[in-house]
Amino acid sequence: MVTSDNQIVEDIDCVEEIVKRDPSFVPKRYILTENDASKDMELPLLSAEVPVIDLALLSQGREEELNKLDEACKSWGFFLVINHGMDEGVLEDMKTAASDFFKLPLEDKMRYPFDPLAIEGYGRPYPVTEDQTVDWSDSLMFRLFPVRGRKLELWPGKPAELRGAIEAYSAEVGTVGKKLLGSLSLIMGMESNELPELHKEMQISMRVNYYPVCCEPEKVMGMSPHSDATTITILLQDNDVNGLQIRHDGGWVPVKPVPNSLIVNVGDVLEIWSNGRYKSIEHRAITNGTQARISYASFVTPQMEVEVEPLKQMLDDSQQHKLYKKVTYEDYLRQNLQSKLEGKSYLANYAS
Ligand SMILES: O=C(O)CCC(=O)C(=O)O
Ligand SMILES: [Fe+2]
Repeated sequence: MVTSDNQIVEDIDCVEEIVKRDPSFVPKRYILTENDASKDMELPLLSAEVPVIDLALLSQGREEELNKLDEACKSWGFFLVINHGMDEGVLEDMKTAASDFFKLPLEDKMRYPFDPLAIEGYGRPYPVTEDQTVDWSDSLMFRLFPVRGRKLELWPGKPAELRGAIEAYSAEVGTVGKKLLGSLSLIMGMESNELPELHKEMQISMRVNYYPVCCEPEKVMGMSPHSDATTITILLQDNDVNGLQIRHDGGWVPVKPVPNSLIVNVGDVLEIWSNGRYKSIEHRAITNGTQARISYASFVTPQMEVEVEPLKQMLDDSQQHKLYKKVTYEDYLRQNLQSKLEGKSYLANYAS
């Protein structure tokens, strides 16, 4: 319960329940105010297209594709991945099972309440204080890799297909994650195994974000602007609903769903390792008045004890100075999760 400003509020309803109770009403604490970083909802959207990377060509080590990856990470921090090799049926099964999960009665979903220490479960995955506007979304989080780190008891048992769907999806997304780290390693001047090895053991957690329909979509934010505390994030989104927007050239660019493609973004850890060559870009998700949307974010990160700092080979002649201080990934992640979602303000704490 709340007693004064700036205390974490723990009794916030799931958005889905608010909509079920009265679809024509948005409670005040979800309505954006002048103080919100997202108040620039009315900024004109740019029509520029995010870069497209062919993972099959990239994994063959094709120089042209590696150059495209380098350019995409430098100038956009976001790219679409096609020819990713993930089984379409596996993606569809994941989408069906997850959307069935969010349709379940609250008591079924609340059997897996979000645990902020484990960073797993159903609910609000970051703290919300009394003075803060709350995002119009619910989410379900769980760990995929390493396999021995999985807590299967936190993978919902209902609908019956969900655990199998997550398991199948994890195998596919793990393969894509390894391929991308291998290619990033090459463009960062290393052998393909070196960046993966810097992770000690690659970790992947997944957050399924559910954005219910909102009767006043222009007044709320599905997910506030933030950058991800990851090496990279691999995002699958619904085929026919817009929502994701990324910061580019001072505006918000919508990343329209392209069927059978993935969206990958550079996270804060890769920005630090690359000494700022690759940019972890602010992004946000908006809602709409007609269709619910689900997105599936797989967060690829190093092991908790890994010390992250700019890599020697990224300090070239023009940029000898280390732009970021050394930090263990655990410290970075924990402190990041305790602060509210607010653009890239967290990474700036580590500027040196
Ligand atoms: O829903 C989206 O497209 C964005 C999700 C996201 O940024 C996240 O889960 O970190
Ligand atoms: Fe994100």
